[in-house]
Amino acid sequence: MRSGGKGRGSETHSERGGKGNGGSTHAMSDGRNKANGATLRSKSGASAKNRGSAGKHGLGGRDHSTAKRSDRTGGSRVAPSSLAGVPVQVGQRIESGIVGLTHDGEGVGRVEGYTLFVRGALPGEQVRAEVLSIGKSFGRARMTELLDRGTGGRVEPPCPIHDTCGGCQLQHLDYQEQLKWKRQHVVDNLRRIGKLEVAGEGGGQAWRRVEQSVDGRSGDDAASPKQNSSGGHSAVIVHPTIGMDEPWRYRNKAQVPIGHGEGGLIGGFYEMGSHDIVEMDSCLIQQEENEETVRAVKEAARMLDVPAYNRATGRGLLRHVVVRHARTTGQRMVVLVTNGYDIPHAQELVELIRERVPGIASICQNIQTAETSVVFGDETRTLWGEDVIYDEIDGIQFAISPRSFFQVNPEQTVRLYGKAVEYATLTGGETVIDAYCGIGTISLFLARHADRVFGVEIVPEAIEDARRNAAINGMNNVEFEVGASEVVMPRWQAAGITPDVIVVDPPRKGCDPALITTMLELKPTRIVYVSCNPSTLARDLRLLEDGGYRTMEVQPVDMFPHTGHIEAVVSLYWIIN
Ligand SMILES: C[S@@+](CC[C@H](N)C(=O)[O-])C[C@H]1O[C@@H](n2cnc3c(N)ncnc32)[C@H](O)[C@@H]1O
Repeated sequence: MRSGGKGRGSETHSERGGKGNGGSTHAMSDGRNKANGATLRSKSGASAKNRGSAGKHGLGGRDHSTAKRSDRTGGSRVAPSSLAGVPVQVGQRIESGIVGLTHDGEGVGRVEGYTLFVRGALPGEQVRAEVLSIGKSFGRARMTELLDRGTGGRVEPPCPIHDTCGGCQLQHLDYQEQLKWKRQHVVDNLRRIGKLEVAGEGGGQAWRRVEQSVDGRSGDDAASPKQNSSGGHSAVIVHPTIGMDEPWRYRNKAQVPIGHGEGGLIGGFYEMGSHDIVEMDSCLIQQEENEETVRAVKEAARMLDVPAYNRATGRGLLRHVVVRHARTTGQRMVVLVTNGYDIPHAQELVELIRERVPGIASICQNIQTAETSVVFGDETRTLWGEDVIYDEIDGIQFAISPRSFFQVNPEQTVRLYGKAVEYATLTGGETVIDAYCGIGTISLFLARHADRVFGVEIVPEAIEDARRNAAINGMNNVEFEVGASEVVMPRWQAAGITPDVIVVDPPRKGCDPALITTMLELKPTRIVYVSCNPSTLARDLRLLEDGGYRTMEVQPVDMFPHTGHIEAVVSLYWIIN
């Protein structure tokens, strides 16, 4: 069953895939290139269907995909089928070795020096592919046959809908290889965009990058990096990616698009390259509790004939079902995103959900009437229960509102935040700023080891949660302010706040240039940069390096196994040259 969508435009959600906010996600498989060569296309590959390139999870939902389909497969633009100076034509079958992998999971092939991004192909493989689109500097193709698997890495994707969904761009790559690729992707960006020298894996010690700390100390003080005995800048250390032992069923949040199918209301995921909704009840990267909740909500909505939203007409009511599960408390939240205020049989709907969803603690409604692919509107109301659910990370309790950012992989979040605290090297007396603080998660981790922490975040509800979180954890050395970091931090600067450490955890677009300027003026001894986008990270590191900081260590953490998303924590020190 599927629900037709209007157009095939881009989808923008308000969070990052994990760390929502922006970003693009494209599928790499055309659904036929089965691992281990099992069901690869015949040599002609003639019957293969071009599905476009962007698929989206519902249950497994990346929270921040911005598909650029028209760039990928022609989309609404009329794409040329041949171009002067380009050695391939649209529709042509080519053979190519695959020399790399993009963050969208496309293999990078070369034909007579021309770059082709090949869906379904992996590095080291020799493939036959059909050219889908061409541009002056690169084109796109779809693997039709695996000619030589090379050194391997290809595995059978365990998910039965991997081919149509496209939400997991890397499921056909062995997990250990995914971790290596993620580290390499960070390294490549640091070199190419950040113009940074990167040490080989495991090579060197981070403090060798630093010539002298800001206060001139060079002893054994952990908070003060040591003198570089060689007197010059040495390479940045990029550690191996911290992965999961069991990289499945990790997501604590599902965001499911709702539409019409032949039999009525359906909900699942957007088919790869479209806004057609495909009914789906199971996703291997989603916590089972969320699957159960979504199933129950869909059943209840069907029983009461709640009208599903129709993207093509802009009519209908239920647009998305967003659910969260707090593993440490067992609490669950349901958010019904609706195209209007009135829900028919609202009371019965609430009762049915309460009956069918164990641990339900909060049922909310978010109103989104705009013709947009942004999931949430500005207004949220609580239909039943609390307006938040509670979860715990490393002994700290957090209240989470429907629209607040909260990391989706709880097991890895402890590792990510632990690394951020480690890189902050706090001794108890420091003043710390946590920019882009969300509901104060990192702020509270830092506050356990610092004198004072100031957090700033643009979403007002998140700051309400952050204040509540400080209170319920009895932490009174933290202050939060609503606003754009780039606006609030200069105000703090003017008020005489002089941070020893600044932590930034921006959305995918990276730090605002004004914020970088303020950081360079404030000159904290250390900066910790938490990033969900290696390219904007590398751009910002270059600016910080040019302003007098040295990038010491980079720790990639796999927050989103089987997807192309990469998270990294970076430590920087101020130096005097
Ligand atoms: C990647 S999340 C990090 C949140 C938090 N550090 C955490 O780990 O839960 C980025 C946060 O930045 C917020 N944000 C986006 N633009 C902002 C800005 N200009 N100033 C302050 N916060 C912003 C988003 O609302 C989001 O909560």
